[in-house]
Amino acid sequence: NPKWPTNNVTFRILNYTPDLPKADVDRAIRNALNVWSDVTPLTFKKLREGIADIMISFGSLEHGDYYPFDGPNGLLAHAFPPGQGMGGDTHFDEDENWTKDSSAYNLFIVAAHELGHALGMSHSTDPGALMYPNYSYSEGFPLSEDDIEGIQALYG
Ligand SMILES: CC(C)C[C@H](C(=O)NO)C(=O)N[C@@H](CC(N)=O)C(=O)NCc1cccc(N)c1
Ligand SMILES: [Ca+2]
Ligand SMILES: [Zn+2]
Ligand SMILES: [Zn+2]
Repeated sequence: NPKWPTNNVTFRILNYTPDLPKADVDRAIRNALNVWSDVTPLTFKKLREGIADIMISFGSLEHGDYYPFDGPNGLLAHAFPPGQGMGGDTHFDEDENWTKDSSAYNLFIVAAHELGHALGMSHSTDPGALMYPNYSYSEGFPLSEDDIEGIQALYG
């Protein structure tokens, strides 16, 4: 799996979903990044302009790449593996209802999963793993042993 060549990764939030206050979106993304930096030497710096490694945006249906979203439910978000240009970029389907509680879909949980991809993680077959293909809400720390082993194999 490709990985970032340095442990210091930059990110930028390009636009915001109207489903939540801006501060809640910032917090969900920051908390999702912290999940991964808690178990690796990775650091994440927020840029307010220019090109960041991980460019985060919300879009619906056709949104500028060859992976259009599909309206409510189904595809929730996607992220490109580490690399130049689109590498690391993370897109959320604006046609979903983004929440900060257990109702569908919790932005923090989905962001933590997507940012796993943006760091080089692929899907897991472990149903308890954050990187399992399908969304499931859980309280508390979202990483399973499988997730931690995977990210530490890349950046340990
Ligand atoms: C083939 C991929 C582009 C599917 C896409 C995905 O895995 N994005 O990371 C996706 O949106 N998957 C849905 C499931 C589906 N309808 O295919 C999903 O819930 N992924 C986000 C997610 C969020 C939180 C936890 C987990 N395990 C998965
Ligand atoms: Ca969708
Ligand atoms: Zn996209
Ligand atoms: Zn995924």
